[in-house]
Amino acid sequence: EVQLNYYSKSCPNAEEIVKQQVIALYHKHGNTAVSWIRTLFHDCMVKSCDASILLESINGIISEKTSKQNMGMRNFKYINTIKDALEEACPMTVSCADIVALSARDGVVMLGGPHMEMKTGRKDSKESHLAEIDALLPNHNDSMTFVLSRFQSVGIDAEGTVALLGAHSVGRVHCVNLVDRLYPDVDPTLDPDYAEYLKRRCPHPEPNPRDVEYSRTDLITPMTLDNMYYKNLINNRGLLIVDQQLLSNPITSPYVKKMAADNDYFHEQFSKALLILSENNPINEDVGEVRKDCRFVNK
Ligand code: HEM
Ligand SMILES: [Ca+2]
Ligand SMILES: [Ca+2]
Repeated sequence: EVQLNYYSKSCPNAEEIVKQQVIALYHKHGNTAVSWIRTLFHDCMVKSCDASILLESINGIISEKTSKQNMGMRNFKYINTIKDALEEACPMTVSCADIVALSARDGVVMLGGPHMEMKTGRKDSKESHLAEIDALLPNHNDSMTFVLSRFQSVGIDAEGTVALLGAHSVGRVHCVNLVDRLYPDVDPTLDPDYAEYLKRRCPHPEPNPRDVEYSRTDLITPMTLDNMYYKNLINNRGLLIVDQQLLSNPITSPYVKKMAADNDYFHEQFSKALLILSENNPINEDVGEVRKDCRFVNK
């Protein structure tokens, strides 16, 4: 069962070890902290917080990482760094799914976001859910109706959805996800100066997905998880279509305005929603396991 301090007896230092690793990795590569937050979303939204996203393609498994939806995800190798530290202290005890959850929790703090009390005890899947990703994970150009229904299905309401999208206050977006708003014509809802800037960042209408052309999601505070995201939306400087729709949709726009005005309120709602997401449908030892290597099912 998922509970607070699940490892208090089996591995009392587990949470501290994850935290120290997240801090050390952040000082080495600041964007690791950004990655942990997206990894939690892409793991938990796809069926369960079960570390399914970490599995590599081997022995009949086709990795979720091969999905178009998971394009641009990075720093997976440092999950292994965290896992190695845990295996040294407590072999075969701490699940990869809990590493995904706790690293996101601690990554948020490194980026100036709120601290959360997070439950642990998730188990790791023995399969990839690649085939289900398209139906479960919203796309950059999906309608707000679809986005809200996806979050609703994991127990997150409109207010929580608006808060969680605030994760786009950090990180980057590759040009493939932007060019629809720039070519052949600039999306009229996009601030013209910002559009000019984005066209310089993304000069090719059909970028090769392998190109490293991208733009920061938040030009002003790109490495801080703050409410600048909502201020940008109000200035028509939302990057993705889903981002900008938060302002045009009548259900979500009041929350955008409230979050733009109040960073503490944003942080409060972000914590609440991230915790709900992090507890989506955990699996137990009947179907799951504690992987020894986060990339592979145990033999
Ligand atoms: C409707 C929902 C969402 C959609 C369609 C969406 C889509 C995207 C896309 C297309 C990117 C850019 C990927 C790239 O080009 O490299 C991105 C980046 C990111 N997303 Fe989301 N996202 C959504 C919700 C969320 C949520 C709920 C979180 C976390 C709570 C999140 C966290 C992130 C982070 C941290 C990045 C930056 C990653 C990096 O720089 O490595 N997103 N998202
Ligand atoms: Ca999953
Ligand atoms: Ca920011």
